[in-house]
Amino acid sequence: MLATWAEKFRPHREGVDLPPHHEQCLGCGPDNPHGHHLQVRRHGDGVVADHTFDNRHVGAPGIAHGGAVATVIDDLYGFLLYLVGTPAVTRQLTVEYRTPVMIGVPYRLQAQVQRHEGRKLFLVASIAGPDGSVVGTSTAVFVAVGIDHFTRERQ
Ligand SMILES: CCCCCCCCCCCCCCCC(=O)SCCNC(=O)CCNC(=O)[C@H](O)C(C)(C)COP(=O)(O)OP(=O)(O)OC[C@H]1O[C@@H](n2cnc3c(N)ncnc32)[C@H](O)[C@@H]1OP(=O)(O)O
Repeated sequence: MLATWAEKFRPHREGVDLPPHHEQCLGCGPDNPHGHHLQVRRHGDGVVADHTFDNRHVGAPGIAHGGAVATVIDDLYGFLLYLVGTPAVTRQLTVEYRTPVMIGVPYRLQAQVQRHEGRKLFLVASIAGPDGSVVGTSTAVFVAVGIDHFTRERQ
């Protein structure tokens, strides 16, 4: 997995689907039956995804669970790392839910790097409905880590 992860940090062409983080990733892994199967492409300096929440991710009837929305946004940020060129992990994630995200409605999610500060990456994202109206926004702080972050033994 280490080798295939390293291969993801290369130039990616505009508009082409980016590779999933790994096959079982909750956000984008194609082999995770509970996952969101997010498909993300590079868009300029940022990333974009068209995504429809389904009944596996329902909260209140007809409305996507807020945690599911946060999961997808967090995972979307993970694709910016391919462009930045370093592994990093979420230290802080905020989501502002302006209006409900509905099940079965196609949304467009966009994310980009606002600024770098040492190991810190300040990220922003938005989610918009079919008419272009923004239903949610997000900010995140990711901290760059070495690959040992993922291999180190922890209790
Ligand atoms: C075999 C496997 C292969 C690899 C396979 C990889 C698979 C990869 C899948 C990826 C998928 C992606 C999907 C989504 C991304 C997740 O889901 S990541 C998972 C969730 N996140 C985590 O588990 C992270 C848990 N937290 C940590 O491990 C540690 O806190 C961190 C993030 C590594 C940082 O710890 P640290 O290195 O001790 O850093 P620390 O000194 O505490 O803070 C670093 C800096 O950030 C600043 N900071 C901290 N908090 C804040 C804040 N809220 N605001 C501003 N600044 C802050 C500090 O002040 C400090 O600043 P400087 O002093 O450096 O200027």
